[in-house]
Amino acid sequence: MRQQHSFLPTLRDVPADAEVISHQLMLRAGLMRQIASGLYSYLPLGQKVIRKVQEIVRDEMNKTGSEEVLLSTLHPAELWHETGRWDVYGPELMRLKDRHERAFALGPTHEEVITSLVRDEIKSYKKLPLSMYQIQTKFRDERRPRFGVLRSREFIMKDAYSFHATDESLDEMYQKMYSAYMNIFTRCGLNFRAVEADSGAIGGTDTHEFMVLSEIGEDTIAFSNSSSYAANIEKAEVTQTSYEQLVVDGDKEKQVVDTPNVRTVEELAAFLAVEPNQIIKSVAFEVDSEIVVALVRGDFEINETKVKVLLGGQTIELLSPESVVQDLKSVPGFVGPVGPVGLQVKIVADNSVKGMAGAVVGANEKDKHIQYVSPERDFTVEGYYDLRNIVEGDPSPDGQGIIQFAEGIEVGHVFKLGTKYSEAMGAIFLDENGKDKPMIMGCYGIGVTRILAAVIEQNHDEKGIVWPVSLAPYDIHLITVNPKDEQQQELGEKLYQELRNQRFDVLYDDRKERPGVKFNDSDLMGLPVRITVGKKAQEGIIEVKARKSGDMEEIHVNELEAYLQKFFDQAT
Ligand SMILES: O=C(C[C@@H]1CCCCN1)Cn1cnc2cc(Cl)c(F)cc2c1=O
Ligand SMILES: [Mg+2]
Repeated sequence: MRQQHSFLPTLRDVPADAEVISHQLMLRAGLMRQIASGLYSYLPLGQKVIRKVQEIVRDEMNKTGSEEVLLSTLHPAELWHETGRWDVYGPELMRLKDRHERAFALGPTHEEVITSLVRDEIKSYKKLPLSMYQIQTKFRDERRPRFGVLRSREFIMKDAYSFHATDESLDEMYQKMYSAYMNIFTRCGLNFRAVEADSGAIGGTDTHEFMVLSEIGEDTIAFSNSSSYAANIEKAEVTQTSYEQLVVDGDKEKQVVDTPNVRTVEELAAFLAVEPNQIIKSVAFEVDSEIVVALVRGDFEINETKVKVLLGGQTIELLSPESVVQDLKSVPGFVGPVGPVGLQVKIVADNSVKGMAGAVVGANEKDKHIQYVSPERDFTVEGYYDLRNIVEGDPSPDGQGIIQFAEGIEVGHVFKLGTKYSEAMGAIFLDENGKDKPMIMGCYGIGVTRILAAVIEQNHDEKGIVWPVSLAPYDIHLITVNPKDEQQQELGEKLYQELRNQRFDVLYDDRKERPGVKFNDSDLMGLPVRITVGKKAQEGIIEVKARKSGDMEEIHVNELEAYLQKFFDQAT
């Protein structure tokens, strides 16, 4: 492609509201432009990378035997009512009315659509297992879109769904998808880890997320320093059940104390001259529609996901301040397990609370706490469970080594769904004994546009993007330093034609721009190889530069083919 005619608007300056490097570089290198908060258009350079990612995904999906389909983006609300999800999801589900006033959703995911498709066509175990995938735009009305395409309101996802007669068949498909994902992210040149995950609102049992290691990742991964154990912190199991407790005045009678102007555990500890591990934190949640108070020792954090899983809920959120006052008869920030609260709602405690005595808890009154409180003497809990976030230094749940943290960007997620959707929607098959059974499902997602950003986060330098060869929008950047110079112009054109005849994808910078502009743009766009035609054109000498290593050398045009052969052979 001749750059003179390509829609490739590069930016010299860093856009103000782009906080992370991938967002900055995707804008500066002319891969995309924002049209509204969380909404992007992909320009030719960006679209070429998207297509390369899709081709890798298709190749690996097809190898698992999954068939590509393209499902409807507009979903009739009725389907989402069948599974009850129309009411489970809030404003994140983008809804609209058609001209007949009928309700629709813009698809954020396609369990309902694919299950309704399969239930109408498949009746016998003989037609199972079934596996289909699509690569399509998804809509999720994120409250706070951020980090460019990493958290946008419209994104391209590959989503696959499989249908099985038996659990063994699902397990087999799950392994196939898992290894296909390992191949996909490896071929994209990503440094990633598969981690045990929580199945979130989707339900189901086994599930793994594929995390690209990056300090701007929103997910925290807990991994062992001496085994392959790795899990999303939401899921990572804390195996410790008994704790050294710091007990002072353990048998003193509890007493209310004024604690004005303290907001955090640290401030409270300082005010009362106690340690955080002598304080019990009480956090009120709404799990689906049930109120629960979860307790944890002051030096740890409650893990919301573990509370949700314990109560078997689909969604969990912090109890609203209004509800803390109205329903809990307490005061936000001063919730505690002693007194009326304890009698009305279920109180569950993390194992770190067991055996505490003489502790500090919220008094359910503004600016007041209660000192010298002992669980079991002053309040009872429904039970003690693993409800806290794992911390660095904890023993790894597999018993090997200790836990360390890393931040990750989720680019893939595979789930064993079970029969949640097939039961809700009547996707039934006749098994070999002639019995009606709900199909057993799996679902498997990859964030295609998110991969672009993740790759850039891991493959850039101070000058710009450094594309892995497998995803580079072009193979070669051909530059003539001075297109007005007859010799250079001639050699540039000749090389452009020859390279394309050799089936290289070439971006030819034939613009009448100063050399500095051309070289800066070239480094910014990050194509794997740059060929520069300059002053020595009449001797047939050109300069070749490898973007990643920075290695640069002058060679004769007759050596170019061998150079490129060697370079691209090494890269694949
Ligand atoms: O999407 C999944 C599970 C898998 C992921 C891989 C591909 C198939 N689906 C989970 N999830 C996430 N956010 C959502 C947002 C909205 Cl607004 C919604 F209505 C539904 C969902 C939702 O179900
Ligand atoms: Mg996920």
